Amino acid sequence: MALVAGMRVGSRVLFRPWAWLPGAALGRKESAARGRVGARGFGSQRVLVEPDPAAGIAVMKLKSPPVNSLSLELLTEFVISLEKLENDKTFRGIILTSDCPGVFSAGLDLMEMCGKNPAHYAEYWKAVQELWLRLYLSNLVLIAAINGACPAGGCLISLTCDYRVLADNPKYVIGLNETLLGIVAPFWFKDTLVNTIGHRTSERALQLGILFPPAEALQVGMVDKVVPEDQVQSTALSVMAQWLSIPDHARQLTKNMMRKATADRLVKQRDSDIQNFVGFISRDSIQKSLQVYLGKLRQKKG
Ligand SMILES: CCCCCCC/C=C/C(=O)SCCNC(=O)CCNC(=O)[C@H](O)C(C)(C)COP(=O)(O)OP(=O)(O)OC[C@H]1O[C@@H](n2cnc3c(N)ncnc32)[C@H](O)[C@@H]1OP(=O)(O)O
Repeated sequence: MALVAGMRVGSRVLFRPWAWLPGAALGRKESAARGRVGARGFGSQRVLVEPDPAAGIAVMKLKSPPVNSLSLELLTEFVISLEKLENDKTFRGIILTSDCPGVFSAGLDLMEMCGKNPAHYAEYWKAVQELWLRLYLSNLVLIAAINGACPAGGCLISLTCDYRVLADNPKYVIGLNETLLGIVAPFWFKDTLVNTIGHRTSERALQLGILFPPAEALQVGMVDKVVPEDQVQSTALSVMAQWLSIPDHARQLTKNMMRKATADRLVKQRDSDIQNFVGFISRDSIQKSLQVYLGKLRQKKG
């Protein structure tokens, strides 16, 4: 799938993964009107959206079994659903969760980063950047209801949210474990973590690739609340009510003030970040590390 069409938003040029969809040529107003979400659920194969227009919120469930690894398809569908909700004034908040039992998201899809050509790596990385930028700068209140393991790219997604509720299950670890795979989290992954848990804790967590179990995740500030598994959703809803009690314009401007500089660092160097990724991931030594890691994941079963 070619992801090349661009759209300027402020100083950002965003790619439009949906540009190939029917209706993409419509004006923004017309397409927003046609695409109004309403009370019925919508979504795509891999992203379920359960809207509650009366409450002004939607629950977005990642549904890409077995582990919600962030394939190009999942990234694309995620951005499209997000865009749809952002464009519909009915919605002020999203609860982001998983439809895959025991896993929030296994992070970036290793199959997208193994044995492919440089053009594919570039397209993939651009889609990863795009999702991060859209989530990180979203005007909506985003609450992560983390109902499963949350490593690497899965953790990154949760860190873009305004609040994280984690189910209390020792298997539901969370963290940026890239070093364990022999790869390096890029600067904007690192910045997102530093902005959440501080420099020293991030330095240790990133170098050691720590996957924190719930109590420790709470202690270092990686998540904001740990609750019994059957209370994750209800807790996310009550946290959402609190966040929505704040006037949108004041909250949005404050969020932007806190996050814009971090996002701008990537916006200013998107192309070089892509080139850096392509060069790194194409190295034989990195491909070998990823293959070894994939082999271990598969062996774990047998
Ligand atoms: C300059 C730039 C440098 C590059 C920066 C790159 C940044 C990278 C960020 C990332 O996100 S890399 C991905 C890191 N992810 C992980 O380390 C998680 C790996 N997965 C797991 O630990 C476990 O799968 C789980 C999430 C804890 C779930 O465990 P569970 O026992 O429920 O399932 P499994 O049997 O392990 O897995 C089922 C099935 O899924 C495959 N799989 C798992 N994770 C991934 C993945 N990230 N990508 C692709 N495929 C994945 C796993 O191999 C199994 O496959 P089969 O054996 O059934 O074929």
